[in-house]
Amino acid sequence: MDLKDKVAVVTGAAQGLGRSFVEILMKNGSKVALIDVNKSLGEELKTTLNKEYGPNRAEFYTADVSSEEDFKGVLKKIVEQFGQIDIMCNNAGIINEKHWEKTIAINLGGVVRGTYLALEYMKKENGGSGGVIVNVASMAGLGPFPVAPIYTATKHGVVGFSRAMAVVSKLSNYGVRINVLCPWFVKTSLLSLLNSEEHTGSFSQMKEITEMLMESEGCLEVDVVAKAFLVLVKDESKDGEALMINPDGAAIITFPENGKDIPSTPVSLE
Ligand SMILES: NC(=O)c1ccc[n+]([C@@H]2O[C@H](COP(=O)([O-])OP(=O)(O)OC[C@H]3O[C@@H](n4cnc5c(N)ncnc54)[C@H](O)[C@@H]3O)[C@@H](O)[C@H]2O)c1
Ligand SMILES: CCCCC/C=C\C=C\[C@H](O)C/C=C\C/C=C\CCCC(=O)O
Repeated sequence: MDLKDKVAVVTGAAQGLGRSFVEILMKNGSKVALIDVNKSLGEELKTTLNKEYGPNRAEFYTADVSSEEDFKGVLKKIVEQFGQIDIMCNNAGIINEKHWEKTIAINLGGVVRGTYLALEYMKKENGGSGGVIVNVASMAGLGPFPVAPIYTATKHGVVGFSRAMAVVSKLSNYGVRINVLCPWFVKTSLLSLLNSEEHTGSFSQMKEITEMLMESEGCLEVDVVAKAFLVLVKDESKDGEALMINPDGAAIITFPENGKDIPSTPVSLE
């Protein structure tokens, strides 16, 4: 996929991984609509980007992805301003095990909402030009992350939802590829929450396990994860894929198909 003048939308765009996705998209020629709840950081980033890539290449919109009204409203404004959506990245996410309903509303609810709303503009049956949606999960979407069971549940949800929607999109000829990205620990502000009981809630005693994992395996830099993100956006053979990125490199996950070949151990019912 040639990204020149394509219109991309990134949620949670003001910092961390979202910012790195915005930057790699713009370096490759896209115009980008940034969505975030952090208005001051978002506006500042937009100004920096327009200085670097030319006027009106980036625009910032304040919205909370867990609010239908906010999210619907900004996507409408984005399409009015940029004409269409070619690339949607549902990246916004938090870790908060204490206020776990909020974590579900943002991490899973925001991805579901962002996918459904973007498809309305992107799918060919509605006059859209197709394109690609990349949802951001985590390796915690593939296995347990003991300090954060609710976070783990939301990320498993994002993986399952994205895979199912990719099948829907193919069978319905939406012309939209849907992929999911599963990064290992990345050096962003999220990592500092490990020392916050307000965020780890009942599971702060699991902190040492997380520290050991990070020390033994290491943490990724944002720009490495951005390169993996770009593969899912640009490579048109990536359609319904889950891409894992960890310190050993990037790899497409192979899932068992149709309930067959699931690694399993028979159990006697006698
Ligand atoms: N950092 C990691 O180790 C890591 C690893 C795997 C996956 N992830 C995932 O990557 C995504 C980005 O994480 P990050 O590490 O860059 O975090 P971050 O905290 O650095 O950035 C997250 C951004 O999302 C915004 N945001 C939060 N709630 C929002 C909401 N309701 N609506 C709109 N914007 C909102 C924040 O203001 C912030 O700018 C998350 O989904 C996270 O789960 C992170
Ligand atoms: C509450 C404090 C959390 C501190 C860490 C911050 C952010 C990390 C988020 C990542 O999404 C976690 C990424 C990878 C580790 C998760 C699970 C490991 C097990 C995976 C497996 O079994 O394959």
